[in-house]
Amino acid sequence: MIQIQNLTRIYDGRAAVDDVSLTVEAGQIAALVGTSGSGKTTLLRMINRLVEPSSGQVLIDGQDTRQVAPHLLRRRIGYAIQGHGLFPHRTVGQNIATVPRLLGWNQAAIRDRVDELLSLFQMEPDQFRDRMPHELSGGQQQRVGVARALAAKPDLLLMDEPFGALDPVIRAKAQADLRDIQRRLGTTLILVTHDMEEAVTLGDRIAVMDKGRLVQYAPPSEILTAPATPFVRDLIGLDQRPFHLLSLTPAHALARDGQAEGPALPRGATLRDALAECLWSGRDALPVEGGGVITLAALRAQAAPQARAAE
Ligand SMILES: Nc1ncnc2c1ncn2[C@@H]1O[C@H](COP(=O)(O)OP(=O)(O)OP(=O)(O)O)[C@@H](O)[C@H]1O
Repeated sequence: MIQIQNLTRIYDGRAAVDDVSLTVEAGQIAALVGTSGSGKTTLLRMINRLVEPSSGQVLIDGQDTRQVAPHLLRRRIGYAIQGHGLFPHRTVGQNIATVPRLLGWNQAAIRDRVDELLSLFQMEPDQFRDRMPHELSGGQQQRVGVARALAAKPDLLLMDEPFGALDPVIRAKAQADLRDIQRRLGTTLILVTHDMEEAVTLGDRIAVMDKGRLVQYAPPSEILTAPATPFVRDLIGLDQRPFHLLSLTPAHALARDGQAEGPALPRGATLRDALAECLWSGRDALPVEGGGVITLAALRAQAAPQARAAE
């Protein structure tokens, strides 16, 4: 569990992060969103002491981070940034092995871990292990950056726009992989993102920052349906609200008994995917893989909870 308590960072007499307190439960994902310059990166970097707080404290599983030497703290905490930050003169394998090596893992364990992570991110180990970073595509570099952050199986992973430069298809895949890995390993994850869709689909909770202050910290459904301030409402974008709400729920959760024609919606699809498929194929009901049917009427009700409550 991460407890951020009254954390403040002053630069040139101004608070970049201003008295922020929040708790992230173990195994959960917190997404930090906010406009540019609102203090997200500074807040994230205070957790692993890349930036020292001006005041306040961070507790990791009850331990004050000030009691741990910064370099030791950073070996325990995975950190992935936009633009990957790979060492250019080290191979992919050596990059991924950075922290396990510092921690004194034996060679065989390191090699196994490198190959395991490459496979996990759909990069054939024999093909990629010995390449240099410049021999990879941007998307592959980013995946190696995330693999490196995960290498020593950290309990806590900090990510600053890790998928920022990926194209939408690879990005969706990388997000799904990350979610899968995070759930499987029970990693606690704090993620900075500009992308509200990413925050909604990945975050168990979303923290909204405005001018250094935390203005709302709540589950995505609450941020969407009960924004605490006009700033939060604007950040979500009113036009996107129904789509974000739909992307929160897997399609099978709304499936009911019934008959529908045409190809089934794949397992793992969200209600948003279901709506897109209804509109695209002109159907008002879809079979769902694994059983049941989802109707356009049910999707409408789900996308407009206020309207449903008023009925
Ligand atoms: N090293 C520094 N020295 C002086 N000011 C800084 C420093 N780092 C950040 N700031 C200022 O602190 C504020 C918050 O910056 P920060 O990078 O945390 O914002 P952000 O929300 O991550 O922005 P973005 O989304 O654009 O990355 C900004 O006004 C920035 O100019």
